[in-house]
Amino acid sequence: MMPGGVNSPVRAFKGVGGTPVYFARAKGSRLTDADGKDYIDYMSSWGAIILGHAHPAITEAVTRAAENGTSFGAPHEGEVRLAREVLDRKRKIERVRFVNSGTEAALAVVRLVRAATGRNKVIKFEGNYHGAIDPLLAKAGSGVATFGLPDSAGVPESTTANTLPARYNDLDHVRQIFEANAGEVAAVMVEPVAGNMGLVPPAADFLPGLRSLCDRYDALLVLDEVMTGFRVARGGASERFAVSPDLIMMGKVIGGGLPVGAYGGRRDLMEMIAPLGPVYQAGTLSGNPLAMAAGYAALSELTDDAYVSLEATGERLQRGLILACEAARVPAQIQRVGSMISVFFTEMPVRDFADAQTTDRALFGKLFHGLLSRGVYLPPSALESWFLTTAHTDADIDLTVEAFEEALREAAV
Ligand SMILES: Cc1ncc(COP(=O)(O)O)c(C=O)c1O
Ligand SMILES: NCC(=O)CCC(=O)O
Repeated sequence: MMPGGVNSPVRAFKGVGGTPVYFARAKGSRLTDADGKDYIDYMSSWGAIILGHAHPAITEAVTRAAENGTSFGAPHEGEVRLAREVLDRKRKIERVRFVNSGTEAALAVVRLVRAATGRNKVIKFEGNYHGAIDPLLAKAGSGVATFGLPDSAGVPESTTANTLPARYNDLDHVRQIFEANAGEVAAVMVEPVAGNMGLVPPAADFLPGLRSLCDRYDALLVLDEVMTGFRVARGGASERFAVSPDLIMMGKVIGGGLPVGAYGGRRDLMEMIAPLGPVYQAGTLSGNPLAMAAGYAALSELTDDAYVSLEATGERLQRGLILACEAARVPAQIQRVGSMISVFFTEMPVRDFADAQTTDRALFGKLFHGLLSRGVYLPPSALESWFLTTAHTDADIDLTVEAFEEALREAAV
């Protein structure tokens, strides 16, 4: 009844073979499938879940909100509460608007940077994914990469003509693109930690370098923090890597597992949005009271201690996986930033999309199924990140590493 049996392509097992598992419920670090089998979850709803599934604070907040009405289509206090929390955590953001997904945030931000600069071109990075919107599907990561689609059908050339794909972690390439398109580039949009081609951390000079290039060429810097926001640090990647963007996109964690996205940034830019300014962006369910309550409850639980604990869990998993690959004599790169991690089967560190595509994805597919049968659920693609939550215990990690050792030994023969 549904194309591929799924409502989002990455859920299908096309990148690893087989057919997708249907789930019945989730609690803490565990998913339970429709047949009652449990899995330790490392997909974590593609990063939206950070406190573990069905966290009591979120369940209670959503239940209470629902009793007061599921949608007003008008302003309410829940929006203000979440906005204040976002502005408090992200000092560079002066104004924020809530939408329903990261995709919607990207749609609005592209329109806004074009309106603000009077220029149409946007530099993006190969293997970065910013949602399923026409101009940004060119050379995109996530499902577009997993399924080997060069871009997407149905996107007019006139639309992608304004998209300039650059190599991730390659400032010289970005500089060349700016030079070749002098006075025409509205913005650089980047995943500050790339999470949609597997996990690729930014090189030390990459994000500060992008800031300087944007300043030099009078373009805006947009950080897509849909994955990293409130995950890699209390204030997200802009805090962790000390970079000041003009605009930020958010999603996933900010909705506590309900459909939320957001964009925000400099006041002068955000005040170009209707009703204050001429840039139109709207949504019937934007700022939905259940979603706002879930997001606020999630952020309230994300104390400094929570980030310390996420880092420690990430380190434990990374160490275990490195040792397991060494023991099995399988060349691998276990790349991690905080609670985002992924495994690439290759000899060399993965710095960009081309590197990510040369890794042994067939081996990943076998490993995926070995782990699935042992009760560990990974994102079903070598080109996706795994996400930890505060609900993952040391015992979960140790069980996972043990299952990984077995699955790898089996897969590598
Ligand atoms: C970095 C990034 N930006 C944007 C998006 C789009 O968000 P959504 O799926 O909520 O539309 C995603 C994930 O889907 C993402 O990982
Ligand atoms: N890395 C992939 C995503 O974050 C998106 C999930 C989806 O498209 O369903």
